[in-house]
Amino acid sequence: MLSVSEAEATIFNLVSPLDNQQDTEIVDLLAADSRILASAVTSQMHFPYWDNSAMDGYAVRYADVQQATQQQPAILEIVEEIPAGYQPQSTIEPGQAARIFTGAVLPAGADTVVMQENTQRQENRVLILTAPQKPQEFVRQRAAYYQAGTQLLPPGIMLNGAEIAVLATAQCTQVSVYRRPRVAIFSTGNELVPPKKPLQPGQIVDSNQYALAALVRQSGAEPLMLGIVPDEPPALEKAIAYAVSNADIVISSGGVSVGDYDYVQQIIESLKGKIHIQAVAMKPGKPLTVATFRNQVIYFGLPGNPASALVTFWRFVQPTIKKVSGLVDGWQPKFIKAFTRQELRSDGKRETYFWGKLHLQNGIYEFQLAGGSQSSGNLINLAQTNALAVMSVGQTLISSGEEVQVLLN
Ligand SMILES: Nc1nc2c(c(=O)[nH]1)N[C@H]1C(S)=C(S)[C@@H](COP(=O)(O)OP(=O)(O)OC[C@H]3O[C@@H](n4cnc5c(N)ncnc54)[C@H](O)[C@@H]3O)O[C@H]1N2
Ligand code: MOO
Ligand SMILES: [Mg+2]
Repeated sequence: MLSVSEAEATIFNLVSPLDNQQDTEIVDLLAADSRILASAVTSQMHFPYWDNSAMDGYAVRYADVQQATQQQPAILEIVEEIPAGYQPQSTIEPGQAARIFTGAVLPAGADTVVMQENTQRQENRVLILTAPQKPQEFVRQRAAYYQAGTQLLPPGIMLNGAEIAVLATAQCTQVSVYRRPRVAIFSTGNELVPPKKPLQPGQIVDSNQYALAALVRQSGAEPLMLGIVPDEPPALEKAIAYAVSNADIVISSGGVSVGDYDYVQQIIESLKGKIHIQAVAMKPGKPLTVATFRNQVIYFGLPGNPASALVTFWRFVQPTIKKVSGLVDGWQPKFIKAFTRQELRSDGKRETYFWGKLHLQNGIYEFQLAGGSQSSGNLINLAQTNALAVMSVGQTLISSGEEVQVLLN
């Protein structure tokens, strides 16, 4: 049985990002939100596009105003008014100034802006009452923030509000992003029925497929829901064969333990899949099965118990999807330290994951254990959790108020 860290290393080594040439699509800027940029973006424009004013005030020549004081103001003749969006017509000569507003183009000849609070207007003249601190004050210089032709955005980043603003500024109205990874999902079990169907004795609702589809979508991928597959080898073989030919990642739940109806590993082998992981020393999630097909499609056989399926998804599948999606940084699982509000107990045999809610209390993270049973068969108290506290192998107790590692879901 692998340790969790060995399993993690094995899985993350097996997966590589989608191809940055073939696995891409062009989307409109407004549809690019949360997508992963496939190729670097450069612009032929500087930013700012041209020298412009950072203040409402007067565009001046620094040499004219550097000695100005309240008692001995510099007196300048106003030769032009320059609102934002207007191309200045005149050149500022010694002794002259232009009225200017925030964002307006700096006229030729001027090198400094004096904010209007430091001036006094007298008809066609302006009195500069305070000298600027330095030349160029309140001028946003052309190309100060970005030089045309250099890299504006690197590939492999997620496009959020700020990146979309940058793309808009560079007039990139269409962008090349990675296509969403396709994730096939199916549930195995003769006892399972879809949520709409009335239950016969012994049946249960297939909740895993719904949970996994939502989590897959939240991870930025496209779920391909293949339904419920009975615990029968021919049906399972058909489902797995279809899934591996139609997806980048396959997730099944159930059928990976040692019971007489647990056929998943056997069928993977009969389809020439390579099994890399058969069990992991974690609780819940011990029978997690990981395989690859034709060395590129990765198969996760998640345990059927609802908590086991979700915990193994958060721990291993979610980072895998993000890595496959092309993200260069930030696909890895995120752990933080928190103080547990309740004591946590385990038998110390497997790395144990407790579900609960992370609270930010006066700047300190606190972990609130979900009330009720922390059994892998219980899915009810998984609702409204957002984190998993982790207890290492060999550790049996973390007292309340002590520090614990917490995985963010
Ligand atoms: N003798 C042993 N028995 C079990 C072991 C073991 O080591 N020795 N491991 C236990 C652990 S740990 C887990 S976890 C489960 C994993 O079982 P499977 O992955 O084979 O899953 P199933 O047997 O098919 O189902 C387990 C459980 O989960 C319910 N289930 C299944 N699919 C769904 C679904 N889509 N939605 C909701 N609930 C589902 C199913 O009805 C069972 O109750 O094995 C232990 N046994
Ligand atoms: O590992 Mo199982 O997931 O403990 O119930
Ligand atoms: Mg079983």
